[in-house]
Amino acid sequence: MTNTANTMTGPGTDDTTTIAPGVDSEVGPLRSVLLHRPGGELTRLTPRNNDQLLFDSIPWVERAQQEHDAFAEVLASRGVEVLLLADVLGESLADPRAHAAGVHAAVDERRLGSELADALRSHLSGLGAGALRETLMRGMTFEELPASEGASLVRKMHHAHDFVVDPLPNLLFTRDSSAWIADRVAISSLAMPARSRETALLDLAYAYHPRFRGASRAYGAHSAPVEGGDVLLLAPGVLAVGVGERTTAAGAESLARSVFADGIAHTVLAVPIAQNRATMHLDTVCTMIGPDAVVMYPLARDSLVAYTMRPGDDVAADGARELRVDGPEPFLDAAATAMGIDRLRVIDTGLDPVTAEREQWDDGNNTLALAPGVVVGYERNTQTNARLEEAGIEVLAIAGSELGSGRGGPRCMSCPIARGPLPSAS
Ligand SMILES: NC(=[NH2+])NCCC[C@H](N)C(=O)O
Repeated sequence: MTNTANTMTGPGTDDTTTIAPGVDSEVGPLRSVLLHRPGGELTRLTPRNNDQLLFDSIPWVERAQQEHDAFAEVLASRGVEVLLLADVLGESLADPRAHAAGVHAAVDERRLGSELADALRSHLSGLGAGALRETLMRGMTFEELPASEGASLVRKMHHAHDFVVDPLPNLLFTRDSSAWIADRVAISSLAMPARSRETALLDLAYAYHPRFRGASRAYGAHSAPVEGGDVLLLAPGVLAVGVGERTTAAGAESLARSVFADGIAHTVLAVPIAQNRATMHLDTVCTMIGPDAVVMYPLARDSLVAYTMRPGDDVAADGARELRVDGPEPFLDAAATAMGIDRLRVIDTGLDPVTAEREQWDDGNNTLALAPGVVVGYERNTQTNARLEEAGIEVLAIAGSELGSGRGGPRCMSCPIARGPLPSAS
């Protein structure tokens, strides 16, 4: 197996053939994707901090890396350009403005007090781009921060293994921290404290990496919470946004206002989902496998509803169009209407409730489409995968025993940067 660490694979790595970013569906041929190969940040997980850091167990890091390399290789073997976040971040941090922004984001003065904050700031400012990148991802313990002149009560009262900069093990789930909608990138405002600093890293990567410097933004990183795992691009101009544990109603509403104002969508469906760990994002219960087809957790099929947001006819005092909100109505009906199709097909996994629940937990419904009818899924979800195959879907099965310990599947671990257009309907 080729090790894809610190490399960019697939076509388009050479400047003359750079693939222009832009994504307007879930299933158009995948051309370029941002992944994060898990690294030192996973070695920070312990039984004492894993819940807070949003992992359900302690992954075996080397095996997680092998599984991830195999995932990247499946994508590359299908002609997808794989960009690795560590590379993008490292290259961005070479710009002094990005370096300063990275340092700024890592120093939490409110928690550290001014003395220690100053010491940390000056230490980080002296690091080269590569070392700063590692610290930003892996975090730093009190014992790793070199001693400084001034006395700090905070340092004295903390344990040597406590974090002065928190690690970011959930960088693995690149789906959530940013999302492309048409030719704009939305940097997420992440809801959980364990992930909030990811926003700053993605923000600086997109701002300073030569590949993305000109990219327009959608939404605002500091607006109400919206996470990419909740955002499905049902069809060009049509978004479904899960509202639950992560994305709030305010987040869905302001995302809708922003994509309407930018003219990149005409309908946004807000879909309430149960506020619990098993369904933390909409993509844990439903992902698209074809232009008019989804795989869905059977229990969600008849219970999901949607509120439909569209730009209204009236114009508000600030010149923006008023929002029109309709519903709720059954999700499948609202989606079909918005997509302009007769019906949104659900591939019926026909699973008994216990198997369905087990495979939903293990991200059986969290597939990543490489093209219509071709998806990547975890091999462990044997029953879901078998049903998908019976329905004519090609399932590229990958191992995920370790990767899955953070509760995320192939869709969660990928942020599509470019997809080709959907094949025109026959
Ligand atoms: N798009 C997704 N379903 N992402 C899964 C993210 C899992 C991650 N541990 C979290 O809790 O945030």
